[in-house]
Amino acid sequence: MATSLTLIATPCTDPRSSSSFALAPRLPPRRSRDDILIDPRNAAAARRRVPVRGAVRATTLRSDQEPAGDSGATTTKLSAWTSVRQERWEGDLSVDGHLPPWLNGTYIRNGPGMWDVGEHAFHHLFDGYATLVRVSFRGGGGARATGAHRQIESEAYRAAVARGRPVLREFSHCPAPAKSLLDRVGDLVGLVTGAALTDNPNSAVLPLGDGRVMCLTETTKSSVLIDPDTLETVGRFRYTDRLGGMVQSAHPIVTDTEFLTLLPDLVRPGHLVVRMEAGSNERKVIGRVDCRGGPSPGWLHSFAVTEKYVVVPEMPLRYSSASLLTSELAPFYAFDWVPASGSYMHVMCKSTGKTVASVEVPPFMAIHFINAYEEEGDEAAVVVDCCEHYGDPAIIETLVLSRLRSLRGKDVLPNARVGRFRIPLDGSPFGELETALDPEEHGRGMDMCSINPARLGRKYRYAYACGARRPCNFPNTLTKIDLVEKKAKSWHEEGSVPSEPFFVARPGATDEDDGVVISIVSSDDGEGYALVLDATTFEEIARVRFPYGLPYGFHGCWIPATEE
Ligand SMILES: CC1=C(/C=C/C(C)=C/C=C/C(C)=C/C=C/C=C(C)/C=C/C=O)C(C)(C)CCC1
Ligand SMILES: [Fe+2]
Repeated sequence: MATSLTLIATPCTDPRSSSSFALAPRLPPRRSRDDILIDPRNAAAARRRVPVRGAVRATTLRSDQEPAGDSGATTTKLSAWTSVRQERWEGDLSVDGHLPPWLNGTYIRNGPGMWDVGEHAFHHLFDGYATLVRVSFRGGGGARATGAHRQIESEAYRAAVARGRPVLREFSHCPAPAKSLLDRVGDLVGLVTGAALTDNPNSAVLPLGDGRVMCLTETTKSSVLIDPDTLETVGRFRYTDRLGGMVQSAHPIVTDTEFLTLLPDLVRPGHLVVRMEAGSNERKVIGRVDCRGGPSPGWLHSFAVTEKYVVVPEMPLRYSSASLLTSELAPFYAFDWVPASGSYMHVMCKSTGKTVASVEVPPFMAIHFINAYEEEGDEAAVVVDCCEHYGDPAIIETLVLSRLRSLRGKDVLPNARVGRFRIPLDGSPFGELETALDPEEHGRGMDMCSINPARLGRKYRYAYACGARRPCNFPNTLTKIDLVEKKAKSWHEEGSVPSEPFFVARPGATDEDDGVVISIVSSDDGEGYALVLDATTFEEIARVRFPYGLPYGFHGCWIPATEE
């Protein structure tokens, strides 16, 4: 069987777009039922799976190792867990519904859209090579938008395509050890220096305050710059400081003026809290937080800030130094679950770098933090909200691709809630963790959150996240959480998988929920579209359709159009 992923340029003369073309990987012949030809020139045909003359030959890359699954898995055309069929595409998109006239700018979403390379099929959702999806809205409420998708050309992706297998370590994949002694020495050097780790930036996409756009994941080397119009990979973001560090938070907090992030110290367990000014490539240390538990820092995918403070979480899912040094998987891939090591929250003052609170909290498991704010008065405290998985790391195993593909319709999504920490600032040793609203409001599913960025670090009322309509094996609703009324409103469509609901404010708005929420949906019948919801009513206002189904993705961003 042909297994190479050699890239071949294939002209694609889309009559709707002069600049449209595709680079189609040369793919192995299909092994399963829905061998299809997708031609972006004919959206309807693509949706009906009708072969089109002269179309770009493209194949759904799907794992042979996929379990047989239940009826849901075998009958669906859902593209959420299926590798993107072409390396890139761009063209016009049709709009069903009425876009608000003020919606003028570009939404970009990042995520792991390619899980197969050569004969190799990745095991876990987090492994896939980064795929960007763009939807550009032209303002004026027109019935057209333009769209694109494109692979990020990381070293990990390029090497995998060239060799027909992954070469660098991904989340759940460690390359086989070398056979010769000399090559084994090379492997060891790669492990110690971090050269063996992935730079596949498949988590977040962030417009920096200076106009550059960064994509990244957990390894420091994964920070890359992309062109938001062409989605082209501009190149690696080179930090000019000497802070080094192999890993970083995948969710730096970026404003017009700065970029704040955390660098875990795996040798002397702790975190450096660092700031980089807009326009600079140099991170400067604000301060250091020592971990209270061990043997290594808690996994820190994201964190939270208030106006004055940076909140550093320390949960019992900890980086596995052994796994990193031996290139062998730990019980949770790169992490160990060490409940006896305790759970803590640390609060650092942004201006002095001093840790003003370090409290023990009930056990927690949170990948995504929602927001945080200060409460003043006699009982001064920092309140921190997160998508909390009841102190259970089971969500990591839920996101194994074979389970996502085969367990659709089964009620196997672990429960989650909006966890609200209260961290006292009076020197008390303990903090509290409570449930912010009845989790039944959002079907006991809760992850992939956004807020109105104007409320970052301030008291706020609304969060948008993916919730659950059970039975389900993955969050399948878009949910608006009202943290004051303790109520939720949801959008749901049977069999569809929506990604993170991303809030975009109406220019000039003063109400916190005055704007729209954008999410990319992979539907049960194989379609892919950007869904636009009115953020106030949470009613659907438009669908912006791609001519093919899209893979699931993680996080989005909004880049307003500049005045011409
Ligand atoms: C941290 C190390 C590594 C890399 C880790 C990576 C790539 C982690 C990626 C985490 C992601 C993408 C998390 C996404 C979460 C999404 C959720 C919870 C979705 C929920 C749905 O509703 C290695 C490179 C493996 C080794 C060094 C350490
Ligand atoms: Fe994330």
